[in-house]
Amino acid sequence: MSTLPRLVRLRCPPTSSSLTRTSILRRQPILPSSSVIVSTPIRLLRSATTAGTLPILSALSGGNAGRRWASSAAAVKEETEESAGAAEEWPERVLPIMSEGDKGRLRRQRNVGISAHIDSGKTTLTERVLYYTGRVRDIHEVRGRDGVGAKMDSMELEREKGITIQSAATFCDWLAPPPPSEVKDVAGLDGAEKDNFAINIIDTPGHVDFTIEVERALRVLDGAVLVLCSVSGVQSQTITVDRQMRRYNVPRLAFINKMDRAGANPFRVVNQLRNKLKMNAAAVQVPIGAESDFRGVVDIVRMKAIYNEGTKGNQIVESDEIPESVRDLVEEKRAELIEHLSDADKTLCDLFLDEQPISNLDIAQALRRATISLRFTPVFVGSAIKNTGIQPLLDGVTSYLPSPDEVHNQALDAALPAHAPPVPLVPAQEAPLVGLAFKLEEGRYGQLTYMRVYQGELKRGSLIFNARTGKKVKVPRLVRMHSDEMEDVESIGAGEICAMFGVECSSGDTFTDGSTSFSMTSMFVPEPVISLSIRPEGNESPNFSRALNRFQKEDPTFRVHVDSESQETIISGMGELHLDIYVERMKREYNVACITGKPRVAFRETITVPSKFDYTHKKQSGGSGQFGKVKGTLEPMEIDPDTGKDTAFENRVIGGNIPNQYIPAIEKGFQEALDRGQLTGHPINGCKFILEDGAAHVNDSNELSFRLAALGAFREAFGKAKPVVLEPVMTVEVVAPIEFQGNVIGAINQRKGTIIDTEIRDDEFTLTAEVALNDMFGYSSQLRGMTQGKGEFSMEYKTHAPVMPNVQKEMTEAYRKKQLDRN
Ligand SMILES: Nc1nc2c(ncn2[C@@H]2O[C@H](COP(=O)(O)OP(=O)(O)OP(=O)(O)O)[C@@H](O)[C@H]2O)c(=O)[nH]1
Repeated sequence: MSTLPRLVRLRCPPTSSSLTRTSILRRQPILPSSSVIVSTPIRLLRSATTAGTLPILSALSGGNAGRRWASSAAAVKEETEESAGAAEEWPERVLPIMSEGDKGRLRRQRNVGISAHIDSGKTTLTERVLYYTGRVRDIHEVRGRDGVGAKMDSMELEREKGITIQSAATFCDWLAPPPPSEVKDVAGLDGAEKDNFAINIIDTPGHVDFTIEVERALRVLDGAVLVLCSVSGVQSQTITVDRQMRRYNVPRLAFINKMDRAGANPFRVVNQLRNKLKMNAAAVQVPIGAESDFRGVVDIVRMKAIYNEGTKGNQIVESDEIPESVRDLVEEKRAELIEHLSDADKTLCDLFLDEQPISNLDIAQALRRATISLRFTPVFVGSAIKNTGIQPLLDGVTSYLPSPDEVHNQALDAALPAHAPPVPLVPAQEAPLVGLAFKLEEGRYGQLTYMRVYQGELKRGSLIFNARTGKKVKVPRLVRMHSDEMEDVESIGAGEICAMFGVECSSGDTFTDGSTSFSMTSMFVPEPVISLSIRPEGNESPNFSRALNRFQKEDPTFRVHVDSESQETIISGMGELHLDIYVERMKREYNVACITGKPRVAFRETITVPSKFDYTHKKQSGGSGQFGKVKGTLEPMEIDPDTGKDTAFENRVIGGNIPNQYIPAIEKGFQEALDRGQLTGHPINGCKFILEDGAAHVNDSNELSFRLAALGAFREAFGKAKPVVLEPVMTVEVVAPIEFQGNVIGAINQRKGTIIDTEIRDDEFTLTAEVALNDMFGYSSQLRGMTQGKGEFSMEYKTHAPVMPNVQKEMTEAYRKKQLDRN
């Protein structure tokens, strides 16, 4: 046992209840039992007749699991009551109970994602993980000289370009010590026998153009590894990935890769995690040597030096002998770790306050609790390319990241009103099936649907129901994925990830066994920022529309529409690279070479103030006429952080002035009106149509009348609501050698960018700026030219912001002229 010097920091973690108050539809971590404060009876799910009865949840689940559910349920109840106003009565629901078998199976299961900024080394790291876990026989590098390419970059285009385009799922087994929460005594942390863990891994792309891949992976994973470069540290895309991880409450470890690079400084990166990402993070390892002298790591929890030896570092050698050169640093960083960890964990904090000795096991257990409850991020270091520090990271995944039953997932019950509390999902094999299709891929054998099973068991040959369409489908083939290879399986248990063949559905669909009407919430889909016209080079081929349909189904950020004025097919997406890849895939996979127009920025229009409408659509020309009257308000709307949606229709009509059967037609009219703004003809965002009143005529009212009334009302209100034209603004990050700093700043100023931050390191600098996407065309060749090819940049969508008034005036006039010419 190792004890620690006393520390004088008395900040205690906040109470659990304040930390669990996240959006009700988000996944919530289950607080470890030591952090849970549950003293009052919980009546989340009760019937009108049994209102006031005693808690059913803890009684049913029993023991520790019961308390965990209870804690989450308490949070849900609190949230729900807050958002729904007065407490309402809901039908009593008996939650499934996890068997001992379920618990045993899940305790050794991890579902993790690997995400990071571009080129941080995610794929290189995953390749090592696959090698050390025996999934691949040899290591192949991204853009390696052997020309094979990394296993997880299986697409021909990925191997050619050396970038990850699609996330790839794989699974592997890892022999690791039991999680510290299961270790009873101090000796057990080192002495306990190793166990086999099943790990599902999803390697996600770093490039912001493929951000939806990260989004959907994080939606279904229980934990993540955030990879950073030891030199570049927190970069623009790291911030995005961090935001995505927070959105889905994903506990994470940070891995500072590339410790072999000149200028490697992991502790600067830890500080950036704290300052830039506001993370409570601390290193759990100290590197032995750095740059070309990087030799291994010291685990500062167990106080062991760890070296990689043998072929490609496949042998781990542990020693109690901490090298002299890092002994002081190890002591300092261990004290720092405890200091930060006790901010996040009450048990450890109490040990502090009571001046009790703190053992290695105390730290390890606190690390697990604090990581799972999202209060702390342990930081690991290593070099994937030099095969150093990967196995200890895998031990970290099994030790500190949650198993599927330690994360609280929930569904909505479509049989209840929309504001009913969500239903906790229990990863019990015997429970009714609930699974989420989170990714689709068209393969050689038809549509491949990736599915996360949240509860119940998915069996080959079974019938499952699509909660969105209500359709029943048979599961003809079930596989576990290993990048582009697969392994047939008969069934998949709760908490696991698999893929199905031959199941028609869309990305984000929920599947059940038909006995429940549960549906899982969908994920956040960002707005496209760029579009271009596209047409086949030769004659129109059926493959052209076939390809576009398939890509749209696979990728919700890829959109296709036909411009009603020019009749051109327009594709929109997250960036030039995103669209280029689809154009290239049309050629390679569908044999359709295409001609594309100049990329255009996806402008939008919006309103800035609320405005009232009172509009009557009336037509009388013999026979039955048309009559529809709508009254209400059009008001600006903020983006919903959960869904990414910023337009909505709300029906507040009471008293039947507009018969119910016409309401969908009015909503349709509103949706139609959003397609084309009056200023420049671009789609409209950020507004809510509130229908308050209206009138109908016994003979002359019909759906068409009300649809046209809604269109007219919208037009009337939009003009009065001070509309503006919006353009996408990007966060641009440039990294270049220091001697080019002046030129880089000059070029950003010339493009009317706003510089947000500049960071100077030994001989390079990073500049962060916000620039309108419309002003970024041609930047990559300009940067190449002015930095002798040594500068790199990345950009990601930040927001849509109003264009300058003079630009709006020019755009509006040009649009008007075009309209006049056409007429
Ligand atoms: N020096 C050094 N280079 C590394 C290390 N890990 C990866 N690289 C290199 O960094 C480049 C990017 O590696 P990838 O593994 O493709 O990075 P990625 O994060 O998967 O890339 P994207 O998915 O395209 O964003 C490659 O040239 C790797 O060889 C490392 O530990 N040290």
